[in-house]
Amino acid sequence: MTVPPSGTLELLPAVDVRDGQAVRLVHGESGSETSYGSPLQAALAWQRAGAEWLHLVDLDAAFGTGDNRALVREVTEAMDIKVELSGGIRDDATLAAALATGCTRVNLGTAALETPEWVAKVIAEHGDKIAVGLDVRGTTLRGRGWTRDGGDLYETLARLDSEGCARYVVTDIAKDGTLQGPNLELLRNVCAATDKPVVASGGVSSLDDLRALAGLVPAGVEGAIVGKALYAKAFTLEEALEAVAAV
Ligand SMILES: O=C(O)c1ccccc1NCC(=O)[C@H](O)[C@H](O)COP(=O)(O)O
Repeated sequence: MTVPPSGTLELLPAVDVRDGQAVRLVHGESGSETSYGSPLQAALAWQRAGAEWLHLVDLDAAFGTGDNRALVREVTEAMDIKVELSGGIRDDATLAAALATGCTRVNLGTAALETPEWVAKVIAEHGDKIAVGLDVRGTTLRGRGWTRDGGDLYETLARLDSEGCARYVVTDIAKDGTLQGPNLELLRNVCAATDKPVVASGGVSSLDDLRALAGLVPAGVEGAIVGKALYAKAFTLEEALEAVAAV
């Protein structure tokens, strides 16, 4: 049974890794990187600032341009907080390597679109250690580092729900890395279509955006991933944690 949503919006500061560096992309497009230095230093900074979660993405693994597996492992092992790992987890070997880092959960994207039987199997085996990333343009899902269409959002959501998927990470690619605010309508619609918790990702630009997302906790939004806004110093993580605690 799904526990009814309550309490404070969880914040997951993001560390997206490309070629060994913490970066942010615009619309998730390869080549649009702004670099922010050491992923480990960024992760440690969010932890010191009071984060309870880290959202850690291996962009090279997502794009198929290599991987940052050793670095991702080093960062995860250095954390005392919970870690959500994303990027290129598509088969038994990559899932085993991800879980072996000691992360709290993994986020599957492409696999949910291309190898649904495998995803159903690992959901059954690993329960809430598996989240599925629903990365959309409009209502069309995108896989392979968000470069290829992968089916309808709501059909896929219904299938994953029926397989017992524990949680969804929902990204509007049009908003991601743009500081244009999250797509609240999309999040409301997804929450209305599932009783599983939703983690919102992409576009957060201000404390007001976070307050708006906190207002969706009763609808089913459990957490929010925050990337660009923190790196661009739109607000500090301490301010963000304070803002959502007050809603
Ligand atoms: O998560 C992935 O697998 C991924 C694949 C390809 C491109 C981007 C990917 N993730 C990006 C993120 O998870 C961002 O960190 C997150 O959406 C934060 O966005 P923002 O706050 O707009 O910087």
